[in-house]
Amino acid sequence: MELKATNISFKYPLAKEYLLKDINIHLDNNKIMGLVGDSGVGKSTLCEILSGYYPNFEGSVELDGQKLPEKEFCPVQLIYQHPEKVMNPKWKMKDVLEESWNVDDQLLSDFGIQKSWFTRFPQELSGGELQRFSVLRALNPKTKFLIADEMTTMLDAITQVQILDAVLKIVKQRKMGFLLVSHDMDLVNTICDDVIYFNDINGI
Ligand SMILES: Nc1ncnc2c1ncn2[C@@H]1O[C@H](COP(=O)(O)OP(=O)(O)OP(=O)(O)O)[C@@H](O)[C@H]1O
Repeated sequence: MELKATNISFKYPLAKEYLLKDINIHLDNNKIMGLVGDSGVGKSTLCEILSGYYPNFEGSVELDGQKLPEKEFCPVQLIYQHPEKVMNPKWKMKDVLEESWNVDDQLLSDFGIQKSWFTRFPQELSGGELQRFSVLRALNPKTKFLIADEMTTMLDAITQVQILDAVLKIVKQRKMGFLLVSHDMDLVNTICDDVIYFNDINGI
């Protein structure tokens, strides 16, 4: 499983300057990679590009030599830092989750999700409870590469470990690629085999 970004450059439509310039990264599923960098440098934007969220960027993103599909399910899934931004507030949590896939009871338990939450709307859950749904949504069986953008910031220390362990177990079982974006260097050093420093790859 190879996720390859070549000469990525990107500017937000109303911005005067490029945020990302000539970024090249090559990730595979042999190593768990970390991405670190100061706040606001463009890590989340790069993650969104790598997971097919923005079609309008310069350069290319390929998974195993194939461009990411624009209309079908994207095999590179992003766990967002702010899950509430990407959940329809009018959908109950059962529908939010099942729009992606049907999860069995064991996985719900591994991720600490209570079935009683299924009938609630996103705004009726805490940030940490919501994040568990967002993580499980991204773990659709068709996902080949997972990017976690500050996914544990809404969780307390014990829940962080529980959720990350559950994610890493699945990543290893399914031989998925995994990129962890975090400001927490202890976490990155514990989990990742190698670290990419954002300033080293951005040609700005
Ligand atoms: N939709 C948008 N339109 C315009 N500018 C944006 C948009 N989203 C983000 N930005 C700007 O792009 C820059 C990079 O944001 P981004 O969220 O990618 O950084 P980041 O490195 O992930 O930051 P953090 O570590 O704080 O999450 C910031 O200056 C931000 O204000």
